[in-house]
Amino acid sequence: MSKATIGLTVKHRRYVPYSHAHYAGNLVDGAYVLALFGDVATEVCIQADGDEGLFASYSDVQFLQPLRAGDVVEVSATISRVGNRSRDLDFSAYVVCRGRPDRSASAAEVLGEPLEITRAKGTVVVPVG
Ligand SMILES: C/C=C/C(=O)SCCNC(=O)CCNC(=O)[C@H](O)C(C)(C)COP(=O)(O)OP(=O)(O)OC[C@H]1O[C@@H](n2cnc3c(N)ncnc32)[C@H](O)[C@@H]1OP(=O)(O)O
Repeated sequence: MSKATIGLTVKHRRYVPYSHAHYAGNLVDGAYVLALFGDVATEVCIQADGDEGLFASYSDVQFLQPLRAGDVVEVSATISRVGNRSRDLDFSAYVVCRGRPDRSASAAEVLGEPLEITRAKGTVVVPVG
């Protein structure tokens, strides 16, 4: 029996290791955030339908601000439409903590306001319930 309902939200938080810095200025590649969206979508499928599900498509991805090594990032997925086997999801990613290398190599702070870095829409498909 599916528990999929519009508004069901799952959030994950993760520290971004320096081993994932890919571009100048310790920037992280956009695919890193998409992998986090895949993981949070997987938990949505488990919570809603008791199965890991499969990611069928993205209809929109916007990289609004850079993600940097040393950030703590929070990603969320919210069900926006429930089909027969498909579920549309709204994704967002916010940086909640960021390093302050201007102070010291290990200095970091909690941001006063979370910084939205990525936004997306996608569709997952689950087996027949
Ligand atoms: C949670 C995250 C996991 C991952 O990241 S997994 C890794 C990446 N994903 C994959 O490897 C998936 C590869 N793709 C597939 O295996 C298949 O391709 C799908 C299972 C996604 C779909 O195949 P089929 O089950 O044969 O689809 P159908 O029976 O034609 O349709 C079932 C429902 O799925 C919707 N749908 C199918 N393809 C898409 C698409 N490309 N974009 C959006 N929706 C799609 C349909 O509309 C319908 O929906 P309605 O059951 O609610 O009526």
